[in-house]
Amino acid sequence: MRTVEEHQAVVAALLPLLPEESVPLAAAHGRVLARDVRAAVALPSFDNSAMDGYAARWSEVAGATGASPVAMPVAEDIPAGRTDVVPLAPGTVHRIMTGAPLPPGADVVIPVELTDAGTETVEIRDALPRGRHVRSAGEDIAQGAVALVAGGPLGAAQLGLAAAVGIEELPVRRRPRVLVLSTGSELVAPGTPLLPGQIYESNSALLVAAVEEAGGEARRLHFVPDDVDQFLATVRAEVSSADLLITSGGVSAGAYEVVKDAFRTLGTVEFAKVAMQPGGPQGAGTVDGVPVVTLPGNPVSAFVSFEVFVRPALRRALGHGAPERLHVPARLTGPLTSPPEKRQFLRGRYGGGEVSQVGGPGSHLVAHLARANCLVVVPEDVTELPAGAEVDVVLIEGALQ
Ligand SMILES: Nc1nc2c(c(=O)[nH]1)N[C@H]1C(S)=C(S)[C@@H](COP(=O)(O)OP(=O)(O)OC[C@H]3O[C@@H](n4cnc5c(N)ncnc54)[C@H](O)[C@@H]3O)O[C@H]1N2
Ligand code: MOO
Repeated sequence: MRTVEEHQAVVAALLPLLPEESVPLAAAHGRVLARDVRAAVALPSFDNSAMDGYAARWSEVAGATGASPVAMPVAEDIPAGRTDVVPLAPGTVHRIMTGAPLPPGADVVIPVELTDAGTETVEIRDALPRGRHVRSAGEDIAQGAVALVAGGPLGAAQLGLAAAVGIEELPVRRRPRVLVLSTGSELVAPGTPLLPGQIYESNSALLVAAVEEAGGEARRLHFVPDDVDQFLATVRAEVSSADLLITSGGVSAGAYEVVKDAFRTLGTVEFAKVAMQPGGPQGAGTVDGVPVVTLPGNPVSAFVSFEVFVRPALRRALGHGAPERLHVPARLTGPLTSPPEKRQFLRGRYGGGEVSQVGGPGSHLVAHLARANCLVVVPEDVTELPAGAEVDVVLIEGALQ
C-alpha cells in the first residue's frame, strides 16, 4: 500500500513545468505569474493631491482658524490631467483637484470644505499639518521595484496594479490541456431518461470544473462503457492532444475494470492502493509520453483524489507559489471515527474555528459533498476523536463564503 505522499510524488513527477507565454492583461485573469514583473513607473508617478482643494505653502497658511481666516490669491487652477503645472509663487495658492499634480513649492492641500471655495481669492479657515493630503511620488512603489512576484495568482488587484504601472501583457504559463474520460456501462448523460440500474454520469462535470478551478483547460470526452476496445480506441485517438488524461472508474477489484484492463496493454500506467479513504484505488503513468491519472469512480472518491493528487500537481506545473490548498486547525463539533492505517478525508463545514462533519464517510455521498466547504483530515494513526478535538481542515472552493 502506498502512502498519500508517495502517490502525490508519483503524480507530481508526471507533470513538468508548463512553457511560458505572454498574454494581454484581460487574458491573464486567474492565471499565475511566470516571472517577476517590475514597475516601469513609480506609483504615484508624481506628487499629487489627495483632495479637491487648494495647494499651498504650509508656512503661509499654518495660522488659519475660523475666527482668523487667511485670505490668499488663487493663481492657477489645476484639474487632474493638467500637464503644464507651474511652480507655486510665494503668497499664492493653486486651486487643485484630486489626483492633479502638486505644483513645486506646495507642501499642503487644504480641502475645499475648509475654505470659502473662492476662485479669485480664497479664505482658508483651518490649518492642517504640513504635508497633509499630499500623495508623494513613489510612496506606493518605486520605479523599477518588483511589482508582482512570480508564482502569484493574478486577481483583480494584481491586474489593476499591472495596468497602473503601464504593463499591457503578463508572462504566465500555458494552461494545461486536460482530457476527462469517464467509464461505466451504467452511465447515462443527464437529460436522458434512466432505465433501472442506470445512473447519470456526473464525474466528468465534476472533474472538468475541478480542472478549470485548478487553472487547466478541460475537455470532456464522451464517456465509454466498460469495454476495453472502446476505451483503448478513445484513448489512442485523443491522448496526443493533451498534457494530461484523467479517467474515472474501472480501477477497483471487480470483474469489469475497464481502465485497469486496458492499461495492461497500453502505456506505463501502474495501479496501486493508497492508504486513504476515500480514494484508495489509484493509478498513474503515461501513454505515448502523455501523463495519465486514473481516479476511482465513486464521485466523492474522484473529487477527493483530484484534490489530493491532481490539483497540486497541476498548480505546480503552472508555477504556482502555493500549490496546496489553505488548511487551518479547527475544533470538531461532534465525535468522529476513522479507519485504521488510512488517512481519511471527511467532508465538513468549517466556520468560526469549528468544523462539523457533513454526512458519513461513504464515497457515493455526492449531495453531502456539495454542501461541504472543507475536508477534515484524520491521520492514519487516529481511529476516533471526541467533540472538541482539534483537526486539520482543508478549505475547498467557497470555504470562506
Ligand atoms: N472488492 C472490492 N470492491 C471495491 C474496492 C475494493 O478494494 N475491493 N474498492 C472500492 C472503492 S474504495 C472504490 S473507490 C471503488 C472504485 O471503483 P472503480 O474505480 O472501479 O469505479 P466503478 O466501479 O466504475 O464505480 C464506482 C461507483 O461510482 C459510480 N460511478 C462511476 N463512474 C461514475 C460517473 N462517471 N458518474 C457518476 N457515478 C459514477 C459507479 O456507478 C459506482 O457506484 O470500488 C470499490 N469496490
Ligand atoms: O477509496 Mo473508495 O474511494 O473509499 O470509495
